[in-house]
Amino acid sequence: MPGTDKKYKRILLKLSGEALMGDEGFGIDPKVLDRMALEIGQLVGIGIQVGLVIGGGNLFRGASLQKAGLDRVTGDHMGMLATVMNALAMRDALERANIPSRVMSSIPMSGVVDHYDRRKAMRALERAEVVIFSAGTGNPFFTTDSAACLRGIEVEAELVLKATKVDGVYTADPVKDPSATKYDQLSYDEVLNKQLEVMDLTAIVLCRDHKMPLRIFEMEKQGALLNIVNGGDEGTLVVEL
Ligand SMILES: Nc1ncnc2c1ncn2[C@@H]1O[C@H](COP(=O)(O)OP(=O)(O)O)[C@@H](O)[C@H]1O
Ligand SMILES: O=c1ccn([C@@H]2O[C@H](COP(=O)(O)OP(=O)(O)O)[C@@H](O)[C@H]2O)c(=O)[nH]1
Repeated sequence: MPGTDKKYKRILLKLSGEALMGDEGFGIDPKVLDRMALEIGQLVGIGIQVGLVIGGGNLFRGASLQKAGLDRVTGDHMGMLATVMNALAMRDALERANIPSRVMSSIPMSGVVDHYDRRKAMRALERAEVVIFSAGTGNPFFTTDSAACLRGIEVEAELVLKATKVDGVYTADPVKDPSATKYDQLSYDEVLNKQLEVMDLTAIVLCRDHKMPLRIFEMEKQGALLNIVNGGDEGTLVVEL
């Protein structure tokens, strides 16, 4: 039976906010949410515990708001609140697909979502609930990539997965440089030394210091997630070499 030889028990999946907007220029495309819910449901169905971190780039980014004249910290607060909205939309899609889930926020938001609590999160994961960690790290000047690595390490996930628009880590940004070539595997230090900007450096350093394997893969590719948890070679693996 496909999926029975799964390699991981608990993973942390990071979805970029931009990916949620699908073909729209802003906001959330419910079709994308439904497809992601289905793919996440397949993992839950074969007994894999799934933590989720969702970005906010489809709504607000602190750095962009700063360029438009806002105070950076205010902009980062807006960005973190945007991730809570995305998390609520994802929970809604998971619920519609009958997949048990809960949202936790690094910023207390009583009456809307639970405040992040590591022990509660781990217990929920053990009960096969998808736990969506929202509001990033709760601090300005960080990104949701760092939040994903941080929460992944905290809840003892075995792998952090970054689902993004490109199908792995390249020698240069493949969107800007069509001659860039893809790595199948590379070390944390290679990503740092070569300044490969697929993920922010804080996130890479966190993973390196805690030996957390990281896989970057294409969100649009159907079945990629299931293939990865079954030990398949999608995208690029960043590990200690
Ligand atoms: N060396 C690289 N390999 C792969 N992607 C890269 C690289 N450098 C920059 N990128 C860019 O990083 C993006 C992935 O980051 P992501 O966080 O999903 O996007 P964003 O920062 O726009 O939300 C890709 O869309 C790609 O264009
Ligand atoms: O710990 C965090 C995580 C996120 N953000 C803010 O939230 C925005 C949205 O997150 P991100 O850019 O990581 O989203 P993604 O690119 O994944 O959609 C960021 O630009 C920051 O302004 C923050 O201040 N602290």
